[in-house]
Amino acid sequence: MSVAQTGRRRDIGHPLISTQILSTVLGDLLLFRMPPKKKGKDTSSTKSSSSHEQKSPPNWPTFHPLIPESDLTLQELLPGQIVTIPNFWTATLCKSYVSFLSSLPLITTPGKPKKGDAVRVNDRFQIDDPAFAERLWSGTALKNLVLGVNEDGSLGLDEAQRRNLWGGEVVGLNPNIRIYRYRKGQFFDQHYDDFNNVTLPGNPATPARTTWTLLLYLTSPATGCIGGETVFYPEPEPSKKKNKDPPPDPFVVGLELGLALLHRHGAECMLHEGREVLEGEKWVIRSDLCVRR
Ligand SMILES: O=C(O)CCC(=O)C(=O)O
Ligand SMILES: [Fe+2]
Repeated sequence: MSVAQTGRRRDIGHPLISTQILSTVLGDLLLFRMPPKKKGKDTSSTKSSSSHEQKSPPNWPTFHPLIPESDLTLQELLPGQIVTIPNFWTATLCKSYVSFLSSLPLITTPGKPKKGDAVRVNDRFQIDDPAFAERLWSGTALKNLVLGVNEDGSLGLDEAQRRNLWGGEVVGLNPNIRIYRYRKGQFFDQHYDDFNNVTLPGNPATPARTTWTLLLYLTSPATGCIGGETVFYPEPEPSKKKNKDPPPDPFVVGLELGLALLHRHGAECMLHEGREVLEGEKWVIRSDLCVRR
């Protein structure tokens, strides 16, 4: 069944250079292709701007302290769909990042969405920063875990299985970095994340495509954030679609300090949402895994 037939909402391509304000404003709308049913799509990384204005990247703090790579493992929470790395960042690092990120010019979702648009209601900072994406990839355990260099923590996959899981040869992270702050009452409504074609700078540059979303949680109930879980809605198996069985239970990922969550996106993305924050603040760093195209 094609994407159009299933009524899934998709992203369109995204720019490497975008203006902070315009892209943020436009990126707030989760557009529909089908009559609205409360499900949108995440266009947050897809909007370009005709302006040439580009902010200089923040002076991101160093990634210190980190847990040694040999003590970290990939966990497959839902086969082929959700993989996590517990303690990817330490509580101390998360805390210093939240304090640093609070100084950035985050922009609150503007206004009321138009009829038919789904909603992201939070505060966001978005920047194209290939150097930061590269640090997050190579300067942490992520690269070696994903590529299977750290064998013990890497799900015991052979090369072919690894390519199959990640959707190709993983070459790095999307330079489009998004910082989200959700305060009490804020949430990210149900949507699908689509893939984007990107170019990773270098000599030569690497044409790439995003295949999995990366969410790095910097807060949790331990820091006073209640609610804000990321909830996934698995689809019923095709054979069961027509019968009257109840749909599969939602899969709830509670906030965990320093947890990195990867979930498959694009054509096989599960419907998902960021639940409303009930107390405190939820902070997330978002990027995507990229494969060679
Ligand atoms: O904040 C969350 O829990 C979900 C974020 C999300 O779905 C997205 O960035 O596309
Ligand atoms: Fe999403």
